[in-house]
Order: sequence, then C-alpha cells, then structure tokens
Amino acid sequence: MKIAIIGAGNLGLSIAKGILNSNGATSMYLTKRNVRSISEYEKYGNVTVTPDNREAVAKCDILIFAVQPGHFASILESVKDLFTDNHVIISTITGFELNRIEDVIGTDRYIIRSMPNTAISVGESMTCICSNEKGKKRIELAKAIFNRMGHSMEIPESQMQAATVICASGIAFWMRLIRATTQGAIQLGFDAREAQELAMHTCNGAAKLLIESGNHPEEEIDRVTTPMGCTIQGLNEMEHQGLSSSLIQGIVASYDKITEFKKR
Ligand SMILES: NC(=O)C1=CN([C@@H]2O[C@H](COP(=O)(O)OP(=O)(O)OC[C@H]3O[C@@H](n4cnc5c(N)ncnc54)[C@H](O)[C@@H]3O)[C@@H](O)[C@H]2O)C=CC1
Ligand SMILES: O=C(O)[C@@H]1CCC=N1
Repeated sequence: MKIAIIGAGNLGLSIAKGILNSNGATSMYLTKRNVRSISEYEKYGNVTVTPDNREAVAKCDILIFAVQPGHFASILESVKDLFTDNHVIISTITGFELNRIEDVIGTDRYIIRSMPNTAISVGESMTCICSNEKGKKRIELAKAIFNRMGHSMEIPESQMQAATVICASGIAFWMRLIRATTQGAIQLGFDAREAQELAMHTCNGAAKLLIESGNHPEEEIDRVTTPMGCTIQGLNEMEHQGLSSSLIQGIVASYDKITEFKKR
C-alpha cells in the first residue's frame, strides 16, 4: 500500500507515526509547504518528504488529506486531474462534507471522510468513518487501515460533527481530566512525576475495564463505592460542583463552534 499524507502537520504527522509504528504502508509520501521541519522522516527508507502534492498523488494510491479546512478545496483542485480509479481519497478535514468534496472532484471517486485523533501515533485512535456512494466499495479498506492504528467505527455522515467533538477534541478533554487529577495528587503529597503516573495509568485502567467487560460505568463505580466510604463522598462532591454538567456543556459548545465555522 502506497500512502500519501497531504498536509503533514499535527494530525498528519500523528498518522504518519501510526503508519510507521504499525508497518502499515509499503511506502509513504509526506507533503507540507515547507518541509524543513519534517525532513527527519526521510531517515525511514520508505518515506519521501516533498512540498509537491502532485508528485505524492501520482506515486500513491491511498491519499490522506490533513490540511486546514480553508486550504482543502484549492489543494484538491490542484491535483484532481491526476486522480485515477486506483485512488482512495481519505479526508480528515473537520466540517467539510462529502458533497462539498464531490463538488470539487466529482462523484465518480472513492471518497472516505474520517475523524481520527492524535492517539493514532501510538496505535490507539478512535476513528469514525463514512463514505460517498462510490466509496462504499472501499470502506472496508479504510477500516482496515485505521484498525491497524486503533479502533474504527462506520457512522452516518450526519454524526460526523458529533464524532469530531467526542473523538478528536476528546483527546484534549481527557488530557485536562488527567491533568486535574494530577494536580489533586500533588496537593495530597505526590511529586509531579509520580502524580501524573498515578493519574494516567488509573485512567487507562478505567477505560480498559469498560472495553474488556462491556459494562456500564456505573456498574464499575458500584464496585468501588464502599457505603459511607471516601469514593462516594468525593464523587458526590464533584457532582455538586457540576462535573458531569460542565463536561456535557463543553461538548455541546465544541459542537456548536463547528456549526458556526461551517457557515463561514
Ligand atoms: N489536530 C487534531 O487533533 C485533528 C485535526 N483534524 C483536522 O485535520 C486537519 C489538519 O489539522 P491539524 O493537523 O491540526 O492542522 P495543522 O495546521 O497542524 O496541519 C496542516 C498542515 O498542512 C500543511 N499545508 C498547508 N498548505 C498545504 C499545501 N498546499 N500542501 C500541503 N500541505 C499544506 C501545513 O503546513 C500544515 O503542516 C484539519 O482540517 C483539522 O480540522 C481532525 C481530527 C483531529
Ligand atoms: O480543534 C479543532 O478545530 C480540530 C478539530 C478536532 C480537533 N482539532
């Protein structure tokens, strides 16, 4: 599989790392307007770094676009004459619908919309995907690509905006929760490094408990909350202070922000 990442920025490079770590490509092209900051990737024998998107499109069959929304249409316009039936076009662009992509490159292309997150670099992305009509024939291929670097779910395009908030922005939300827990641990006497180690491994354990058991979170909470114990005391205090409510309101605010910039 020859994969091009058009726009090797924060997300594009995370995907590149995930592909390298999972041996997910026979060769890879990384493009960026100024390639100086990513030239180190050429030390991997099968990686080519170039500012030339047309070269990358001509040499690869899987094209992953990870540029800013405002640049996407003009970049597609500049390479679309090179597209063949071998190309699978995978967009990661927030708020850019399939029909807008089709408006630029036509309906007769395999188009996948994906929403990965930066944990793709360590093989742990939650990636949601959907496709245009023709792309349905390549959705299993797209799933296979993303499943090598985490977990994927096919969803209707109407849920893509919500998936962006929960999965992509979600990395930042969870980081804040881990940081806040770390700060609490420091206040209780751990040094900063130990505090973070306790917070992140406990977070990892909580997620794994749910993933492996399929249980509802409250079932696992019931196992921890000793009657009249310290856990329920802390948990109820967090809820009095609005923990669940503030998380939900934040999620909705992120969602509304995407609606706002889609109107621009
Ligand atoms: N950062 C994240 O966690 C996520 C981002 N996204 C989406 O992915 C896209 C990229 O986001 P980021 O990586 O955060 O942005 P970024 O700004 O870090 O990366 C975009 C890259 O595209 C490059 N670029 C600009 N013009 C180009 C051109 N003509 N040819 C080739 N490369 C060009 C820029 O130099 C930059 O390196 C956005 O549309 C964003 O909405 C989606 C999911 C998660
Ligand atoms: O914050 C943003 O707008 C982008 C989309 C999801 C993650 N980063």
